[in-house]
Amino acid sequence: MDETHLFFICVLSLFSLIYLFKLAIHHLKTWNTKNLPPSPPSLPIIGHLHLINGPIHRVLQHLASKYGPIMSLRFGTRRVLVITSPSAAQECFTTNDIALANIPLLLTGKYLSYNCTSVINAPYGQLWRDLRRIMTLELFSTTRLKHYLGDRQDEVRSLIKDLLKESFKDFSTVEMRSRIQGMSFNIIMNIIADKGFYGTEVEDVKEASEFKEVIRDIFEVSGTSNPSDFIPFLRWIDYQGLEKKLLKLQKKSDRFFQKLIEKYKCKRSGLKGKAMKFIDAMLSLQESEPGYYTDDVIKSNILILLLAGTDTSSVTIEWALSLLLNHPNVLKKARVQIDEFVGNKRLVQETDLPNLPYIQCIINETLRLFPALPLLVPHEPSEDCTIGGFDVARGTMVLVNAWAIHRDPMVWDDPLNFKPERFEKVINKGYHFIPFGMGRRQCPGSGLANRVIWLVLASLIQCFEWERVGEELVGLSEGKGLTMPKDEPLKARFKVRQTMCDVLTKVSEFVS
Ligand code: HEM
Repeated sequence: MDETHLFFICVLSLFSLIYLFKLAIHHLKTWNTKNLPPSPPSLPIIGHLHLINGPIHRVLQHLASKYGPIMSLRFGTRRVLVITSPSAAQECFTTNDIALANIPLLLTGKYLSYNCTSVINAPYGQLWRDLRRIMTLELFSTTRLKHYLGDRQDEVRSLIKDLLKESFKDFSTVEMRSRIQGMSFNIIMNIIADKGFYGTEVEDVKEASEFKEVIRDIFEVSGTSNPSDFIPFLRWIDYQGLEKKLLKLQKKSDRFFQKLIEKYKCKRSGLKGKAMKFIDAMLSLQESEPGYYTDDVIKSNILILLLAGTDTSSVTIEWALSLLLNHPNVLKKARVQIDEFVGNKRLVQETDLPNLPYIQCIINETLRLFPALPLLVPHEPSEDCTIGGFDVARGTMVLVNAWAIHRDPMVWDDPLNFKPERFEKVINKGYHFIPFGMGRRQCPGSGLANRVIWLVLASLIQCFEWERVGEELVGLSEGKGLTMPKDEPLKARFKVRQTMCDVLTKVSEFVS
């Protein structure tokens, strides 16, 4: 590089710095005259990051009790707005729904969602609308949910059959987490690509173990917080080597899902007229618009369905079972309802759902106390807006603490206790109960999730007797992860109910 070049670059950098500095001063001046939400004292550079020294939903609840239900924080260079009241949540998802329909760009999104081309992190615009419409039509509409009913039922029966293999005359102990997770993955992979990678009936063992490895790594990386999302300087030096790790993982996962697509493309020609899976729908669209529905967009959305649709349901099932073990009266009441309506001559099935409302109350109460995504998904205003009379700048990260709203004594009677009966009264819970979010980005998979969780719980309650491993209650502390899991995998004691022996003998013959 010659001297003139160097001089030119120095002058340009100086002017850029002066411009950025002026812009920052102007911004500060403008925003100092605004009505900003209360905020705790902060530290230079890191802002309030040092305060996050435990499960984030708990820390934010504690801070909100001091600074109010609309509170402003700073995580490094990023402004954060924390919402902890139903009325402010309502304002976010009604008056400000369009302004807040964007999702902040985070490093994991960039690498694992092929530059934010998945429905969960695509910017609010045409691609997001198209993906959301395709998913609603192909996965979540009442017709499609009915279409996939057999797949769900088969997976739940496999779970029952698996448990039968380990049940003897007396109680035996079983670890439930891995079984429930495997079943959830199979259900989602079945509707995506007609594949199941867990259990004893896997077709291609090598492919299954590759899948499990990729998924384990992705969940691990997605579940860890990444300081360089908030302090850009750390990104330049690749603090903790996360970016390198993400790049490696992206390549590994890309290889796996590209192979899956290629295999499906070959298989597809022989499937004409047969049951359509999600991947079929995407590949059909690709035929007419190859530049828009690229392989990357397809892979990105397969991955996001696996991330959004598996652990969320399986952690909820695990929490629900744990709560039932701690509340045998609730378990008994649910069983009485099943026995009265379904009896013991057949297995409970999804079509019984409207006649067994108490199990839905158990699910709602579980989601109230242990929402799988306690802070929903972060939103980001695309323009300046106001919430609860406070000014909120464009680009702020908005976190809605659903976990804290669900436990607010001003909103819920006896909020810390597990009482499914509270959902028996048909009252509009509105923005008091938001485990699936609200507004245009609310969870499109809630219908599917409710059906799966319902069928699993109903089947486990109908077929087996359940009790705790010891005298003490099952621990209900939350652990770390992308969703909010129990810290310890659930272990329980179970045995086949005498009255169900005949039906279960047929099930085990049928499924094997
Ligand atoms: C208990 C189970 C589940 C819970 C608690 C849950 C919760 C949520 C929440 C809180 C959001 C964010 C809403 C917002 O931005 O305000 C979300 C988004 C989403 N969920 Fe779920 N979810 C569950 C199951 C599922 C399932 C089974 C699927 C699909 C198979 C799914 C697919 C999605 C997708 C694609 C989005 C992104 C929607 C968008 O940005 O337009 N979820 N979910």
